[in-house]
Amino acid sequence: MRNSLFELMNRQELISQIQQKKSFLCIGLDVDLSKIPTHLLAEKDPIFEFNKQIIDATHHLAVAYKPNTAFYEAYGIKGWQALEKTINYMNVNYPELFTIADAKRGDIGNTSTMYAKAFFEDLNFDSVTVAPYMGSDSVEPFLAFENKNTILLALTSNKGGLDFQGLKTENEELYKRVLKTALTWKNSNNLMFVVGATKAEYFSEIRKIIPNHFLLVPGVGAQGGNLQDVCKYGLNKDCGLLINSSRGIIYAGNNENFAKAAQKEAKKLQQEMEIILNENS
Ligand SMILES: O=c1ccn([C@@H]2O[C@H](COP(=O)(O)O)[C@@H](O)[C@H]2O)c(=O)[nH]1
Repeated sequence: MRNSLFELMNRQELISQIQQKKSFLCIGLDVDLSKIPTHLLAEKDPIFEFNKQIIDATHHLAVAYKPNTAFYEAYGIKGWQALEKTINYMNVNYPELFTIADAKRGDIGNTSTMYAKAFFEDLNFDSVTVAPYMGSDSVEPFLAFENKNTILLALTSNKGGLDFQGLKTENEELYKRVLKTALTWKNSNNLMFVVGATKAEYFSEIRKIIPNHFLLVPGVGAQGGNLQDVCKYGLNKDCGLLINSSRGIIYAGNNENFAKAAQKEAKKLQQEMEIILNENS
């Protein structure tokens, strides 16, 4: 199950999917064994079984899926195998979906290359999240992969995000410096950026610097971010947003009907998105 078997994801395919599904929803697959329905624990691979049922029930409502690798690494080899089965399942059965490994990597150049190979070549994700703290030579190895996206942390959703990202450097906040500097890097057209939904008041400033790039926006749902507020200043002519909700969707139910409950929550967000897209078309 490697690159050549699948149509490679690019920006245009993502935009077409948004238009067809009238959705810019990304569902976070953050599987915690203590939160999934107990009947699944009898399965050989409970994590994969949970993901499979969530994906099957919601793939028509979402354009992207984002497993956060921490939730797989925490279970050792079995967790990593479940992650591999999950990405393969999506690539084989729903190749139109945009897949995001939320791994927040980034290291010296040769190490970043190995991280990029792990997520882009071995696992065949469309994109991976990367931290900008180590600078250009830590990110460019990811950007070197054609038809793959590197999603750089810019302004994160957590409260402590502003501890550093909000610091003024030469009269502008560090997150703005990150955005501007990243645009100068080789293959910067392969970049997307993480901006938290809890920071909605920053979107208009951010769009002045990066009017065209896609933004991955976590923080709607469990963290209290508001979809309408984000869209007011974050949308661009191609939509340009992937709104993530993890716990708010995948743990909507915790019995045999969990996938239906997740579908219901995903549908609520998709319907809100459809209205927003129509209003902005
Ligand atoms: O700024 C950030 C960057 C990443 N995340 C991740 O997104 C999901 C959010 O999960 P919810 O359950 O919808 O709150 C999770 O994987 C985070 O690690 C983020 O929240 N904020």
